[in-house]
Amino acid sequence: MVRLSVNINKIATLRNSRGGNNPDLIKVALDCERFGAQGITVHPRPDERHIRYDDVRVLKEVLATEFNIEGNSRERKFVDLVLANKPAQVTLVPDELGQITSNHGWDTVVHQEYLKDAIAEFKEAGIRVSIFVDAVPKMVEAAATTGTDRIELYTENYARHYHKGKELAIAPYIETANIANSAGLGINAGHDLDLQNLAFFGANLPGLLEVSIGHALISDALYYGLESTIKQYLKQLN
Ligand SMILES: CC(=O)[C@@H](O)[C@H](O)COP(=O)(O)O
Ligand SMILES: NCC(=O)COP(=O)(O)O
Repeated sequence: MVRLSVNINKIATLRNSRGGNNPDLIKVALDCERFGAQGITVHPRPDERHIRYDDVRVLKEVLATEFNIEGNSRERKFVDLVLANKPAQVTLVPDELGQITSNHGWDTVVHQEYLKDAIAEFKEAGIRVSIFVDAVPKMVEAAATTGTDRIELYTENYARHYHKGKELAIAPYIETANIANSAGLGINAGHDLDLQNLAFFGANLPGLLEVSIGHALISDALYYGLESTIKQYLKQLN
């Protein structure tokens, strides 16, 4: 079974736009769980433009499902936040300051030594580690030497090319998933997955354990409502 982790960044974006507490991020997270989501993902960014560091502390107290915190481990503030709150999983993403959204995976060849150290610190604290990578064989091969438990395949390219030819779009992902599986790495995936492209990805990616989905899912919820939307996403995965 592929698990669905709902990324609630966009709920925080909406809340922050008016300065109050509407929508209530914590209530939405709990409702996502109640509607069947198997995890909650947040990606606090240094400017706290959506998820605030305080949100992470509250979420850690109340969530019953898998808590996944994504972010840039080069920010010491982020590392300290994760170590203090001990989520089930941390996903390391090589964001640049001021990026609109995540737009590339780690260069695991160039940053191999850095990643080994960063990953060891989280693992010593008992936190499962995943690292965000492009579907490029040498990046996944080098990821396997860093000590990470999992990789998260960055799926924007798959999503962008899906409608032009889904077999071609998924091919590099299958190739890299096979490498990850042989190396004993768990596989997560995320970015721009949606109700159109998810089922094919879930059915054809060998060893896929978890997807984290935010932008499209929250957008769909405007039309279908949150409960129906989450159930529709879960249906794509089963
Ligand atoms: C790591 C990743 O794939 C991103 O999708 C991210 O979690 C979304 O971040 P934003 O919500 O800030 O665009
Ligand atoms: N890790 C990917 C994620 O959490 C959500 O990405 P998106 O669905 O907002 O593109």
